[in-house]
Amino acid sequence: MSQTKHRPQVAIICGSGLGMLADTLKCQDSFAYSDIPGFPQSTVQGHAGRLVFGELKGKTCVCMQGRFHMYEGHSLLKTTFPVRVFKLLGVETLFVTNAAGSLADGLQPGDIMIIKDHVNFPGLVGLNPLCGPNDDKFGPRFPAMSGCYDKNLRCLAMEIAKQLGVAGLMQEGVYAMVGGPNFETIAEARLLHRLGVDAVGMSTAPEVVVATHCGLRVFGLSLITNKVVKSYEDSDSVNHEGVLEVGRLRSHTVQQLVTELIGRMEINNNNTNNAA
Ligand SMILES: O=P(O)(O)O[C@@H]1C[C@H](O)[C@@H](CO)O1
Ligand SMILES: Nc1nc2[nH]cnc2c(=O)[nH]1
Repeated sequence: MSQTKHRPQVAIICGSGLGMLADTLKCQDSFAYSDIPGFPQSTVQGHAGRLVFGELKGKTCVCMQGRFHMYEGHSLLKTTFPVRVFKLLGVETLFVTNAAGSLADGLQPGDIMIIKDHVNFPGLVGLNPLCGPNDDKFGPRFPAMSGCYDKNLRCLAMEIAKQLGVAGLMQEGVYAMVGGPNFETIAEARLLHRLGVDAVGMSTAPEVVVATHCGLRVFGLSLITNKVVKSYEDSDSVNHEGVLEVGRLRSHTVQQLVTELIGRMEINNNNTNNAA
């Protein structure tokens, strides 16, 4: 921390193809993950591997240009390590973004889903970053996860979307994390759809679990990059290049939304920063 004067209140994790969110920060200090002791390395195309500090609409932010995924071979503890670093830096609110495939018929590629809730499939079978001895300095052994996506921020985001004229692209929904790295089979897609999942991806849930455990307020967005194939008659198939392309196409809208939301949300400034 001796290398930046920024003391962030907000942290942003950029999903696949959404690294440009960091470009909006003013007065940037940027650090390659490879130069930060103990930080994992990004191995996925579209995840640059840089931690960027800066100002956005009067708030101090830190932005992860590139996240860590379980399928890269990182332990869940490593994939979520930055979230605890943010807590220790004094961050109060975490923004998570991701690229996801839609299962809900009303969600089209290019739409933006405000995450209302998640299904953490790896977590349901014990692949949870909170497994192992609990560190009471961060949070309780058995943290509640109901309401982990802040309702006020979700409402404010929708209000902002209306003012920006992009409300037609936006709706709330349930995100499910699967392990990846393969995309879904048709049978898996049908199962997820029946379970009430609106969009599926390969990240986010562990970060949100760790953030909620240590008392961070969370806001999440999924950029819908593709429709998940649910029919044996459908010859479409998804690929990572296509996912990144939709990220590029929608980058401006996502940037506008996040910037306005950060600008208008209230910060309590009562983060006691006493997790450790
Ligand atoms: O980091 P996110 O969740 O945005 O990345 C998604 C899931 C896979 O990593 C990748 C597939 O294209 O995009
Ligand atoms: N699991 C999964 N992750 C994605 N990330 C972007 N699109 C998809 C998808 O269709 N499925």
